[in-house]
Amino acid sequence: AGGPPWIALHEARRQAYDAEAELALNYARDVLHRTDETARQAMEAISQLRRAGLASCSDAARAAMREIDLTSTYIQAVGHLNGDTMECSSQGGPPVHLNREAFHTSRDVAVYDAVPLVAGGRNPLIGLAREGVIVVVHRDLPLDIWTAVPDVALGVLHLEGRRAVMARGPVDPAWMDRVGARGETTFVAGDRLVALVRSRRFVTTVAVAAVPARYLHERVAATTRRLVPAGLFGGLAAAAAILLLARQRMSMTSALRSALRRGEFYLLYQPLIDMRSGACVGAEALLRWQPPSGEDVGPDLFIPVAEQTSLITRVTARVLDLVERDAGDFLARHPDFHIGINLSPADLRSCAVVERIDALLARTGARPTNLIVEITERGFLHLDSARAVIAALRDRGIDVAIDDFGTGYSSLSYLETLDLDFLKIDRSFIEAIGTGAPTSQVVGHIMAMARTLDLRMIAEGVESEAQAEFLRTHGVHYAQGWLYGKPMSFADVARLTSYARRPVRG
Ligand SMILES: Nc1nc2c(ncn2[C@@H]2O[C@H](COP(=O)(O)O[C@H]3[C@@H](O)[C@H](n4cnc5c(=O)[nH]c(N)nc54)O[C@@H]3COP(=O)(O)O)[C@@H](O)[C@H]2O)c(=O)[nH]1
Repeated sequence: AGGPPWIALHEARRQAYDAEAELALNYARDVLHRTDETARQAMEAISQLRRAGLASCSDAARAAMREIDLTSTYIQAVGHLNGDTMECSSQGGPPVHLNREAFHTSRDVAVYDAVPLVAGGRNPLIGLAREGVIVVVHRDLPLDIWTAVPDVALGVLHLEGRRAVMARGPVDPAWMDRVGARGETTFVAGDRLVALVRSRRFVTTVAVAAVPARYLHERVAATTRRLVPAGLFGGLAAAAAILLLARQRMSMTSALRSALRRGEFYLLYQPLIDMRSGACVGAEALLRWQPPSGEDVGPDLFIPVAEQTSLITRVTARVLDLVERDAGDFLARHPDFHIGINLSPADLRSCAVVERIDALLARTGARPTNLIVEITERGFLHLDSARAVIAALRDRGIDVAIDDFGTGYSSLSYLETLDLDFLKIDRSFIEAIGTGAPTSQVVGHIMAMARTLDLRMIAEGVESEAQAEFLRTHGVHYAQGWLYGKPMSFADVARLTSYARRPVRG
């Protein structure tokens, strides 16, 4: 019930963060675009002058510098550099002495701050110098982008210079440590949502946009107001559904208790057919519940509830009583006829079920070979106790089958460690035979696995002659399904049995 509101809150935060981060990333991408273009124009200007091969500060060189200055969009001036002195430039005027270079890049570009082409306090000019040419750019030009809110901090970080080359607003050079190899990243640092975008062309350049985190918080609040009511509604609906289910389960549990008391259960038996002789050599006992109120309740509904409560062992005990009542005499007279009895995982936790089976055999005079105990893969979750029960049953000569094989936790590694007699191939795989469905191949693998483990095979849910033919030709020993008979009374099964049949064992 708490899930949907929690998901709504989480989703509101995620959506708000994504939206705000995308905004910040777009600012950083704009800055990077302008920074890359500035660097490109600067490098191109330097190459152009070097290629021209003009004498430094000659009239022709000054003219070429002026032309570059006037035709480029991001360059403020171009000059000739000798040591730390700009001897001439496209701006004219006397030689100017530069401050010590701020840092040097691995591309052999010297970066100068505050190139003194202007007088006064705040000097916004940066110099990029290589091979005796210096290009002067305005520090704020790449940062001159439109932002929806005024207090977005923008900057350009240089990974080698470990500094902000350009900045508008508070930009922390330490942020560059988080840029990583991916090229773009966002994170919250203090009161800012920071977006970093690394240049592909000038890989040591990182553009940064830092949006005040309060916009993120405002967006989270707005998205939360939008999503949380739906989440709360979902939570209430889930709570109502859970309550309803719990009530149903409680009423199902108490109804099951009284059904056990009042003897409302009965068994139907589905014939088990020998694939070679076609004879009915056994039957699977399938439980039914007929409440006094009317229609039968299927085991699919009440077995799971019985398994989740402590009632399942009592249900299994009732099944054994019903087998004794329906088939006890018949089994005593037909030692090669087999009744399949389903056990639930809880039955395998102790040997109590083995004692009950012993009592059934003793009272009826049936033999252990009359019984096949069917265990689903879920029964092997508590492997040690299941192994002890299986061993006790097999010591007595009772066969053990793994039921619904392939639908649960089948693992060849644990199957190899269990002593079993039969593998029942689940109906879903039989249905797929010859259909071309992806699962149609699985039955072949299951049969190969059964042969590897030396297990006899029973196919479940055989509905067509084509399926039966396929199974027969692939060496499946036994089958059950509507092709041979739906679950029926034991008296009907007894009538079906033919004494020409071959025994199941041997
Ligand atoms: N622990 C216990 N579990 C039991 C017991 N009795 C039944 N069950 C389990 O309930 C599940 C459903 O069983 P049921 O509704 O009886 O269905 C069985 C058959 O009627 C059905 N079936 C058989 N052949 C066909 C077929 O050709 N087509 C088709 N559509 N359905 C068919 O399959 C069910 C038998 O399943 P399985 O046990 O896997 O052989 C079921 O999981 C039972 O195990 C009980 O006493 N104790």
